[in-house]
Amino acid sequence: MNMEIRVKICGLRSAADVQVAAEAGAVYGGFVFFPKSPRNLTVEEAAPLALAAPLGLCKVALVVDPDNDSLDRILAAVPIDMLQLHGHESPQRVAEIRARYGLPVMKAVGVSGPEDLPQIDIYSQVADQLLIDAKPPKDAVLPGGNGLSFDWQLLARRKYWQRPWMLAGGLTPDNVAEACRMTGARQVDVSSGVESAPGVKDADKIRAFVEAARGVTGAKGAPPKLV
Ligand SMILES: O=C(O)c1ccccc1N[C@@H]1O[C@H](COP(=O)(O)O)[C@@H](O)[C@H]1O
Repeated sequence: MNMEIRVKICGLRSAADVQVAAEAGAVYGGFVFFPKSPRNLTVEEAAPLALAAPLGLCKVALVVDPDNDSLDRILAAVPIDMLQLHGHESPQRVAEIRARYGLPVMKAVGVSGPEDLPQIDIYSQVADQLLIDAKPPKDAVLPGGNGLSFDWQLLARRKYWQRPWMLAGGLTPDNVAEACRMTGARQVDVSSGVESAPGVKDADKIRAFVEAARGVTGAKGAPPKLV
């Protein structure tokens, strides 16, 4: 039996990217608001893309340790459905952002070894969803979007968390099915694995990724409820 795997394509930078992701069957589309990223968008660039996005695509704003002013600016102009916090936001800050903006919040947790797993439980108390990503190298410019994966066996023993979660980090059309089988992930997020160069999405890779995720077989039951 095929599993329903929900896909998020992150780092959409053009109307064509948004269209291709939605038509391929992605459920989430991510817009990056982080100037150091090759996928960064200004508020002015993101607004028309989000406004033109097909109904049904959950529009996610990826932010890194944002202050309220920057969130105010993004959310005043861009119709966003979910916030992805990808920095060092504390559990208290996650709860504060969630309460202040009334939007579902997905908190990224970086994993490189078993010592990182308790963070997932901690953030489960305050976030609507978790994004389990590879921990970036110490000298990395980006806290994510580096195309690096982590040892999926770390999740193989513990496939269930209190909140819906997405697997991220170094996923590609070639490895996404194996990653889902090994970890039990029902949602996946990809950025560099569907690009031809940093920040340049590749339509064929997007389609191949969604197709590969669709081919995952094995698990029973419905995927997590959309928040
Ligand atoms: O994509 C970015 O540029 C980015 C910048 C800052 C924080 C996170 C970022 N991307 C997220 O990182 C993971 C993994 O990406 P990849 O597939 O390994 O390239 C994913 O969740 C992106 O949303």
